[in-house]
Amino acid sequence: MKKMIIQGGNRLSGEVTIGGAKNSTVALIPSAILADTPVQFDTVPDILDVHNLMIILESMNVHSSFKHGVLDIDPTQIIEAELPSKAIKSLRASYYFMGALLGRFHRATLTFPGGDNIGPRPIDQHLKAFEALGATVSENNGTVHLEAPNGLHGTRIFMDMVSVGATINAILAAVRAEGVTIIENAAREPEIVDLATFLNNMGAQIRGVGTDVIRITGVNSLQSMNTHTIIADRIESGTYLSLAAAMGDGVMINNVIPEHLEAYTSKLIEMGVDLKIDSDKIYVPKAEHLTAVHVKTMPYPGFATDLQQPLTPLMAKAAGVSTVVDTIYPKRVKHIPELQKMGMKIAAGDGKITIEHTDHFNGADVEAGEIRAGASLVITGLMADGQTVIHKADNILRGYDRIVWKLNRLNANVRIEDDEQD
Ligand SMILES: CC(=O)N[C@H]1[C@@H](OP(=O)(O)OP(=O)(O)OC[C@H]2O[C@@H](n3ccc(=O)[nH]c3=O)[C@H](O)[C@@H]2O)O[C@H](CO)[C@@H](O)[C@@H]1O
Ligand SMILES: C=C(OP(=O)(O)O)C(=O)O
Repeated sequence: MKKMIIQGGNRLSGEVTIGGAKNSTVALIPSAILADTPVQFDTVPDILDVHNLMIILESMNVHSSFKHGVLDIDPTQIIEAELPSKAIKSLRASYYFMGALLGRFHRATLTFPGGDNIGPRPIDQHLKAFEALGATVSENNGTVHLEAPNGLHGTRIFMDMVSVGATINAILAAVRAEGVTIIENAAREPEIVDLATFLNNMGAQIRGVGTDVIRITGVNSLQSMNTHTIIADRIESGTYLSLAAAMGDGVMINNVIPEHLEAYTSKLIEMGVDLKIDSDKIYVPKAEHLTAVHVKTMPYPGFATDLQQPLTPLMAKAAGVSTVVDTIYPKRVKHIPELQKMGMKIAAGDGKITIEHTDHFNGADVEAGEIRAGASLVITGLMADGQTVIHKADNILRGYDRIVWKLNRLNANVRIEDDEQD
């Protein structure tokens, strides 16, 4: 494991460019095995999840290479093989190989995925979708075995709750199935639209993505003709917006899709941050006299659960008491004891998190229990006096593209080292 060391107190300024969306990328890479040709992705974030997905691809004889943000994947020599459980467990999105392998081979065997430890994360809706499409599902000792000896057949799938992962897995399994699949109560996240754009450009027939009813007509073959450029990461964008408002003297954030961030930017504006929103960039001036806000996380287009923790340090700067209710992951509270060590007046109770105005933060030895808890520690570490050491920093590197380089270019003082503590 790595640790991140931050010398706090530096004011930030300059420009930062947002990378491709983690949650698109981690679906696009498994989806590549559905293609009958090599595929290429551009603006791929340099994050641990990508490197672990490449290890999983390699185990199936799918060669990939990643250089300067361009990822080439050649699935034409794919073989069925046992997948490396360490890599599978290193991230959440490895479960997309369930849908993709089922689509490609009509069978798949995988251990349960890992990913952020943010409370219970069942996959019953994924399995329900696979069964509806004609697969049998068996579980044994943490391994899931899926098999559709008679192929997959289009059907109507009603999701009991809005799930990004289950919607994507149903698309992956249905895209080469026979006939028409209709997914109702589908998730509407932009990353799902991005995946469907990639698949449709290869000949898939997916309609209605971005609404809660998706209609997929199965096709026999998917062939890539061009490079797919991944959409900007709205969660990375929101993280830099928060840290720029917290510690910036004027920061330009480039490669942003403002429409994907409206629930978030409207909260920043409500707090008193005078954002200058352009078509693909947002300027954050020095922010003063912030007021408290109340946030409730919701599926897209609501306020993203992945942005509640990155907003927390800014809430602590505001006058009054801010609150967060996370309706998606009510147990997403790993940041709280760590932020308390840094002096933040933050507490959880009665199903909500309260954040009181805090004048002063002190550097401390803390632990990134998950990626966005880690983001809140990074921002608070930048605001704090003295040195902050964030252990388990791999959880941050899972999903933040070249974060040390990006922060230091903004005049932060951050480095990564191996952690002897592990
Ligand atoms: C790789 C990726 O894209 N990760 C994102 C994805 O995770 P992920 O796809 O795992 O999250 P879901 O949208 O599936 O989860 C939403 C809610 O549904 C529940 N649920 C989900 C599936 C299921 O079969 N049964 C069930 O009960 C979950 O416990 C959760 O309470 O969406 C989350 C919610 O926006 C984000 O925090 C993650 O960053
Ligand atoms: C929860 C997250 O990721 P994952 O689903 O990949 O664990 C996240 O990105 O905040």
